[in-house]
Amino acid sequence: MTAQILDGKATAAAIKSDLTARVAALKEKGVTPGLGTVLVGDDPGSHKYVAGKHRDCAQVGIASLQRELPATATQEAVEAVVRELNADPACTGYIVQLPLPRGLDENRILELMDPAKDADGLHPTNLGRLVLNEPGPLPCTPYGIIRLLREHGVEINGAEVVVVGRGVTIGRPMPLLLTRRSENATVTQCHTGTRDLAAHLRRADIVVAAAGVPHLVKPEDIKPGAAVLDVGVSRDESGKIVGDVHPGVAEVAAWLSPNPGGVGPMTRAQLLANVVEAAERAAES
Ligand SMILES: Nc1nc(=O)c2c([nH]1)NC[C@@H]1CN(c3ccc(C(=O)N[C@@H](CCC(=O)O)C(=O)O)cc3)C=[N+]21
Repeated sequence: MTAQILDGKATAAAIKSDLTARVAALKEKGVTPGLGTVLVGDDPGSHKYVAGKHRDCAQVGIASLQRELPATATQEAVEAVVRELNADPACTGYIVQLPLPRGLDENRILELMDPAKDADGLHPTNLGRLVLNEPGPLPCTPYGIIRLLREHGVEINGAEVVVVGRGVTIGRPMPLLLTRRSENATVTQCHTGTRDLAAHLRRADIVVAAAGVPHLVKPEDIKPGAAVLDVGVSRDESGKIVGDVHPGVAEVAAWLSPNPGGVGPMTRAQLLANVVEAAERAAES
């Protein structure tokens, strides 16, 4: 058996085409959505991701505001850029690319953002809204994963889901989304403190592998017919992406997200969706 592909590239393209029409409608009303990015330091991976986000913006008609600071930037300098974007009406949503260089207080910077402009859905107010079941921007990767599963008809309702990882961008918010009444999954969260990861994985209908450990999830741990999402973006010596899922999983799973071409493009599409939705909310009020 070979798993069917959870095609993030194609699904993201469909989402972007819907967003293109909505951006055009906003522009008719005199509103142009604008995505800001704050990039600190010179990590080549981060530069590549941010460039991809601005390419996506150009495709759907969203304006781009790029802010770059050197790795030596002070806390005050980064905070000044955040205040500037909060005040700029041309910026309807923005992200601070994570992780920030050592020595910068990431949480303080996130808290300083205007929650109404939080395109990542990672501001404490918006994470709180998610816990309280109130509307707001949703974390891009977790919600992108849900849309990818829905698009391919993978049943989430009643599914046993194992999330591997407890990072702020994916591992922590993912179970919050999966256990909403609209998704209705049962979730087990595993992490480096889990005693027997394989025992949990073997029971899962859906596995979200977001630990950042190359090939952590092995074929012998997967229940035949499961859906597996590979979120890891480690890199080998040549700079090639190595996921959290061993390639042999394709022989056991019914569904597998390729990496690249799976969760990454969905993350970017969902970022654009958050920017458009924030601009739509602002245009209504
Ligand atoms: N505030 C913040 N928000 C983020 O959303 C955020 C972040 N910080 N820091 C870094 C991670 C990483 N991330 C990716 C997004 C898209 C791809 C992506 O589209 N990848 C392509 C391939 C790209 C390649 O080949 O290098 C793919 O999967 O097909 C990957 C990784 C967003 N992140």
